[in-house]
Amino acid sequence: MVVSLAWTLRQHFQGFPKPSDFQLKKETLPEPEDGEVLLEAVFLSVDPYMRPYSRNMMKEGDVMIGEQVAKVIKSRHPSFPVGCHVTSKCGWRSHWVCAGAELIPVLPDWPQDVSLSLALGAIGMPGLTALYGLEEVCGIKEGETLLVNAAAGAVGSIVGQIGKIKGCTVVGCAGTDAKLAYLKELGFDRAFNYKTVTSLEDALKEAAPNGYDCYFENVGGHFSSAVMPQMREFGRIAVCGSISMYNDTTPQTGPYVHSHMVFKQLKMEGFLCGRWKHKNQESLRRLMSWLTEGKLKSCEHVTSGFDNMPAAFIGMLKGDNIGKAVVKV
Ligand SMILES: NC(=O)C1=CN([C@@H]2O[C@H](COP(=O)(O)OP(=O)(O)OC[C@H]3O[C@@H](n4cnc5c(N)ncnc54)[C@H](OP(=O)(O)O)[C@@H]3O)[C@@H](O)[C@H]2O)C=CC1
Ligand SMILES: CCCCCCCCC/C=C/C=O
Repeated sequence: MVVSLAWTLRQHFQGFPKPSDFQLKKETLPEPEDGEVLLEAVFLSVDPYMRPYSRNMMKEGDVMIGEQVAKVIKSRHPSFPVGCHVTSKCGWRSHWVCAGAELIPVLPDWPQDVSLSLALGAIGMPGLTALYGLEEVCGIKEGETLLVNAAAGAVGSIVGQIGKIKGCTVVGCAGTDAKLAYLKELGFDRAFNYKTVTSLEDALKEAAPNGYDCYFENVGGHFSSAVMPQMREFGRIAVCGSISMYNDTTPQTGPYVHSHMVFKQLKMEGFLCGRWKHKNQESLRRLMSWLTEGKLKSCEHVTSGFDNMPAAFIGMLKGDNIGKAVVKV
């Protein structure tokens, strides 16, 4: 029998999450039955969606939701032998017993020199989100000008690089000068620190005087309001997230976007990456090819120790991470 550690939501977040909102518990797991495996977490993901989803999907006392890369350490499933690696949505747990049907194997032929943690980042959900937002929602085309915010993060850093692969001019915004230096390394054409510019409107204008064809929206709120007047006619906006609003206790209000939407004939569409899951295998292979060809770079902010899951999550929401925030057990 294995005793698993699990981080639970002690109480629903009020405003910005704090360490006392979480509680570490022990669970005794049963032996795997036919068709089941015992998993041991290797890398766990901390993501912004956990903040809004905790309110809708969880009740107090539940184990925190989330995805991990895990190693099979006992198996009664022929497709998942001991030693293989899988991704599992079993939450913030050190171990778990589950049916093989609930697991996704990591891509076959995963290169030895590529960390398996990327299955939670560039070659996982955030990479797919970037790809689908640009291809399926924006319908991005060569020569266009693309804007992305939270640009040095897990999704944004891949968005900008795919924009460059597709022959676009890419503008990124981020919240520290170290992040701006990273965006330059990745090949972004222009980048600015939205926290230190004197006027967001002027900074957006200076970065792309002729405006933006595509806007990959990760932040929402005031930032979004400032971008709308600077969209070009027939511009497309992929609404991926709105992290600046996730911790609000009082809802933010306008300015409202309608006149820009009408007179510039804009298309604005929210999306969840799971909509195109039928394309995931082909898309993950494409992302992996770009990575191994050196066209796509990945950076991770790795926190060590399962004990530090809450700190890693809070740090990611604060903006401590460059690239994908993960925890290594
Ligand atoms: N629709 C979908 O299917 C998916 C949506 N998402 C969304 O994509 C977005 C990015 O996620 P992800 O790449 O994983 O996260 P990141 O790795 O980008 O981490 C979050 C970043 O958000 C920025 N941030 C935090 N608070 C604010 C704020 N108040 N204003 C502006 N920026 C802020 C910080 O960067 P900085 O220093 O630049 O402020 C921080 O580093 C999120 O909105 C998320 O919810 C993610 C995955 C799937
Ligand atoms: C328990 C793991 C659930 C994984 C869900 C991933 C959903 C990503 C959609 C994100 C939306 C906003 O951030």
